[in-house]
Amino acid sequence: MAALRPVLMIIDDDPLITDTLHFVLSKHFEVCVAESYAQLKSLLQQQDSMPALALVDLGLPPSPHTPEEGFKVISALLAHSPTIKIHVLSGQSDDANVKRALTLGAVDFIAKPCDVEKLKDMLLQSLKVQDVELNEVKAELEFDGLLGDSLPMQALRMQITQFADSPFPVLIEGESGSGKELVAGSFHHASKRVLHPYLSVNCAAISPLLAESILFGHTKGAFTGAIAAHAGYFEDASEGTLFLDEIGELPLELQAKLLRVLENGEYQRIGETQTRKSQARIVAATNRDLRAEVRAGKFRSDLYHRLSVFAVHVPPVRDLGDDKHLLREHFTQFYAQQIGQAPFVLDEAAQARWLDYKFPGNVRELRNIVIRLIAKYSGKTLNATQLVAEFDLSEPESSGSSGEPLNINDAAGMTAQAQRHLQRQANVSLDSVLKSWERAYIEAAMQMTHGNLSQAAKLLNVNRTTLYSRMSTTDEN
Ligand SMILES: Nc1ncnc2c1ncn2[C@@H]1O[C@H](COP(=O)(O)OP(=O)(O)OP(=O)(O)O)[C@@H](O)[C@H]1O
Repeated sequence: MAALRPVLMIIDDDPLITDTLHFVLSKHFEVCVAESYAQLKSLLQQQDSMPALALVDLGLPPSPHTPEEGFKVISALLAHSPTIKIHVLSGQSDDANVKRALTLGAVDFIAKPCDVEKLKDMLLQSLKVQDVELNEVKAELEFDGLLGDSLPMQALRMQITQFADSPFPVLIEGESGSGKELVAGSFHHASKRVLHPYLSVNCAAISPLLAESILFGHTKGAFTGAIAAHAGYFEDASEGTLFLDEIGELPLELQAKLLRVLENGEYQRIGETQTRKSQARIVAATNRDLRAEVRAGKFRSDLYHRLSVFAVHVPPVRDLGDDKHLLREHFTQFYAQQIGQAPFVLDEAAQARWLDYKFPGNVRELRNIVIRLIAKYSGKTLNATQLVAEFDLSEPESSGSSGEPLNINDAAGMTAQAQRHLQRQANVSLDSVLKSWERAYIEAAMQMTHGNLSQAAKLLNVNRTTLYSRMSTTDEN
């Protein structure tokens, strides 16, 4: 029997491109094509298995001249298949779009037109990395791979230990890519349930039509196509842990059924009158603001209160201080060894920039940067400029997706932003805030002028010599 080929999703509205790619790539991959975000969503609901790879165009209908639809596609693919490797293939390749796509979780950006053979090699390389990661996930499940010694991580570990053996549900909140799934696994491993199953359901990935049967099971003949009786996740989890990822995506009708299980453990298979009892512990996670979803009528408030008896917050990477180095060192050693390439090293200035960077895409972004750096700088020492080329500095003071652009003519807005910064972060240094703004503007001007010092100086309204000397001092810092 022929081995199953990995599924590659191509999301592009240009038939010439999709036909060519289909022709070349279908020797290696099972190729599925969608022309828009809406078509992708319905295609994903029909998929039995998770796609391994995706090639995403940014400009898609109904607004093909802006990248927004493509950005939506990246988030939807990752919500559906967290281990997917997304390569962006787009003509809208200006720096801001590249950075935004990478921050959202894409692993690479290829500008159109591209060399299809090279593209194929990149996809095959991504498959290798994915293979390594899937093995890593297995290892993590065995050894609890939550890294970090910073205070927020110590506090998180303490909460995990404290709540591990409670029978009540846990709600894990945190930004995308911050490690919620890993935390869910840690809850199971720290508990007495560790010898029982740990099952994970991604609520964003299950079709609303099948969700009830997937969670609660069905009897034979309960609906067309139910040719045999089937146990759902609640039953299969028995006395173990059932992890409901992306709980904010659960359809409203099912929220009522979930509430019932949480209240008294009772549920029924579809088509059955007998009531069953669930012994499983529920751990749920979301990167949405569930309180806002409750206010908007999209999430039941009684379910929210049930779920959030114990709520833990996974800290974003920007709050982890020196853990950023720890995570970089861990991923560098791990991937360099697995991929069989020499690790890279950061010089002192680059290390300082690494520590300063906010990683809006959290650990997922940090890990993808490491993988790209190994590919580009294996065995080399990087300086700050080489490193910063990988960063998304479009929102220097951003806190994830909520950062606002800075308007220097709006004094009140700037004061409010400074106030939020001071409230959020201890030990703010005015000097380093000013320095990081200076650095960000210099870097932006240099990038926009493709490294032309005279043009960058003009853009910043300083003379060339002043810019040069400021660059030297910011680099030293
Ligand atoms: N503290 C950590 N130590 C080691 N690896 C981590 C840590 N946090 C996250 N990771 C790794 O980063 C990647 C992203 O983490 P994970 O999938 O758990 O994030 P998430 O919060 O569930 O994301 P999403 O909201 O998009 O589902 C995973 O490969 C995970 O193993």
